[in-house]
Amino acid sequence: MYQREIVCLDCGGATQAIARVLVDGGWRVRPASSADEARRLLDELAPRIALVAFAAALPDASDVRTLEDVLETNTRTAWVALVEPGLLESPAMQRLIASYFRDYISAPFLPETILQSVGHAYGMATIDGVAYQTVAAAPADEMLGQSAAMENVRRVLRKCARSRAPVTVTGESGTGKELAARSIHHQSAHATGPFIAVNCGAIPANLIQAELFGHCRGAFTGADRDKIGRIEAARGGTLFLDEIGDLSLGLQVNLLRFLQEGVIEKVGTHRPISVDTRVIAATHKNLEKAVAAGEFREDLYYRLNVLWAEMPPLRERADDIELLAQAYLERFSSLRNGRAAGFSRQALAVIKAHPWPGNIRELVNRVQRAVVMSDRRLVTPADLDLDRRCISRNPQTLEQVRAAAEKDALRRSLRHSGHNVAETARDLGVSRLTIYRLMEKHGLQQNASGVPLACTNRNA
Ligand SMILES: Nc1ncnc2c1ncn2[C@@H]1O[C@H](COP(=O)(O)OP(=O)(O)OP(=O)(O)O)[C@@H](O)[C@H]1O
Repeated sequence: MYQREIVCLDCGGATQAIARVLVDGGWRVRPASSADEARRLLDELAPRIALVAFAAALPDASDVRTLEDVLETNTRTAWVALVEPGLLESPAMQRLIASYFRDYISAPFLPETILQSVGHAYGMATIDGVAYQTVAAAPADEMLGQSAAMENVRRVLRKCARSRAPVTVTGESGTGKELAARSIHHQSAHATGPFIAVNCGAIPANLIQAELFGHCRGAFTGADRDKIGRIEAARGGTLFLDEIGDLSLGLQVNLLRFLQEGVIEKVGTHRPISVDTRVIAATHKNLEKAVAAGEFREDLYYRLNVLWAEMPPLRERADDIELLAQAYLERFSSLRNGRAAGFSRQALAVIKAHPWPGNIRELVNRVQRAVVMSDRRLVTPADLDLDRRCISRNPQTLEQVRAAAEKDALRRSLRHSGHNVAETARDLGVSRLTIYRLMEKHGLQQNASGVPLACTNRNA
């Protein structure tokens, strides 16, 4: 029997009791004990609906930030919150619910209330899904932007499209790497072939080999028939390997063989199959660093990096921000028969001032939310949930402007040098100690993989 699937994130609430109610109501429950686990499940299952059960107190600020990150990057999922009555009075909780949740349930948690609320949110998400897909899968010619940086990207992509060599697309999350890959595919001689996208970081390690290369019947428990892998499915077209830096070393060997010889072997057989598939890889990681750390094979790195394109962050394409916001407002508004006909003057000001750490994906999500939330003709900063963040920065003092410029210069130089502190210090003409001090001052501490954390910090 087909079962509706729901991800249940335990934030200290009554998850187990709720899960029992849902299972009895015919739902397939996928529990997650942390926001990171929820993120993995959401990537893997893309469920229409997810539930967060909160404890009586709001989680720590850092947990809330991680949760917000998950909520913000999964707007196609309808979120329902389960909230203890006391917590509902907290302004932070109210803001969280208003920003991201389609519905909330408060005590007493009656089974019929839970099933009704979750069922309704699921139904609405199904209806929305049809509209959303039309927008999300923007055709290649809808790669918007007239800035010099975007014109340069278009030139590079056109050149890449003329060749069959592998391409690596780099750039921060949400900058349009997949759209760039689609653009190369659509302009190539193989545009009529399939375009198959695989997120290497989202598929569990034990499944990815069979997913990419296919398997034959009996290869492992549960393999009750032969299965074509994604590389073969993209025959005559393009395979887009997103988050290539997450591929295990073992699989890197198999991929290298495919790139060198054009042959694959399905799991459970040693019979080579020739496949003509063009590979475009993408990553937001610094692959050179991964090679130096022994996490990524050098030979594969060079094989993939024959051609490359870098997607600029949105904050470096200031000329495009308003154009993108207007285009998505029009699109979402016409799809939903929304009231919103444009942005208010203040909304445009905060749109231009916001640093867009989540790049175009964040902009798309905020505009989509604004179209839903707005009950006026003109979208306000509050509809975009940018009122507290940016209006408070206006008007800016000279000190604030200096600090913003300093942070921007530091971030650019770090990115340019592959996050090498010594090189950044040389670039900016200061000591390494100063760089460390400035990184701390601006919240640009590096994590284990060397990526400045502020890139993913919504409040940066
Ligand atoms: N130039 C553009 N014009 C219009 N929409 C864009 C443009 N670039 C990106 N988008 C939109 O922004 C969203 C994110 O784009 P995309 O998925 O290609 O980014 P990404 O860099 O691959 O993200 P991630 O690293 O998280 O996988 C999509 O909805 C996409 O349609």
